[in-house]
Amino acid sequence: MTASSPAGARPPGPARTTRLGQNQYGKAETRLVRVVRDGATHHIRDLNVSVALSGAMDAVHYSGDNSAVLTTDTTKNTVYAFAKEHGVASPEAFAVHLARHFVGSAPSIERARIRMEEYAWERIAAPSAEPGGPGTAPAPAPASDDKRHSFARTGRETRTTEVTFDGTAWQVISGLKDLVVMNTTDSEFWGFAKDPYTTLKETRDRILATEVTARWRHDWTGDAQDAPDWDDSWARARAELLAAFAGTYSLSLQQTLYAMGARVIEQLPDVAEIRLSLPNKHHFLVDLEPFGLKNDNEVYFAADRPYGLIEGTVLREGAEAAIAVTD
Ligand SMILES: O=c1[nH]c(=O)c2[nH]c(=O)[nH]c2[nH]1
Repeated sequence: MTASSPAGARPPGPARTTRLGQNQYGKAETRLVRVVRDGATHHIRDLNVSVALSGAMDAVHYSGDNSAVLTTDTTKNTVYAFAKEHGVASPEAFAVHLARHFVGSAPSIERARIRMEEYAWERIAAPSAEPGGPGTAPAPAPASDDKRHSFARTGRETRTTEVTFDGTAWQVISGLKDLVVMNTTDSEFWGFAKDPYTTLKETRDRILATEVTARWRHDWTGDAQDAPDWDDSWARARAELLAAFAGTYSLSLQQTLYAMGARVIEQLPDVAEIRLSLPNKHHFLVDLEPFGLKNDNEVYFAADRPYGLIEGTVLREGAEAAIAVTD
């Protein structure tokens, strides 16, 4: 993908032993909070934006000629200016806007990849009036319901987005990470392969817990008319992941992974592919016999490591895998 600049960009010298490979650059982790003031009711989007640009960048690497470099500082400034000028309708829509802008913003910029994390906040309920009384400060005026500018950061998962544009093709990947879920039953694990090192006991009833990382790719051409409602689409995908986790009687985490991915593909017509990474957050039964107690699958030790790591991609029939397998 990375184009070459004129051969003159390379320093003169004897036989070369090296050459530049894939490269990209940009400002990582620009923290942006965008407030929309709708009268007294405010709305916020809290984002962590990472821009990665690539193109004709041989000269800067070979000789320090910076003339093709749109600075990382400029990319950060653009994030803030676009947040003001265009707003943040959704992480995906904002990332599409930025990617479209960066490609061709300088002749050297041929590809842009925008990653975002979004942190969830919820409204703090409007406070009721304090009781006043002798010797106390006057009670504040009762807060009206529309005085809504107070938020608490939730302990929920982080929403993620990755948008890549090369001047022609779009790739929009939505996702989430750190979504911790648990089934306290309806999970078994038995019938697995055994060798001389196998000590794991078969179980017909265990806790199944994981911390979901999911990324799903939309089949989208870049036509604004066809763009999904990104927020609605994300909420639906999240709900389907949870429904599949809760609703699958699990014989293995691998089976649960496939059920979760398949359900998203089946329920969201524009999703072509989903990749899941599911650490098996093991819960081991504590041996209570030394205390003369029977453990009827009630008392567990929650281990944090090591953990099984189950990962996989589920594809719509006919779709090609395109989500990068990172690790
Ligand atoms: O659902 C599971 N899948 C495995 O591959 C595995 N391996 C293991 O030790 N426990 C489990 N559980």
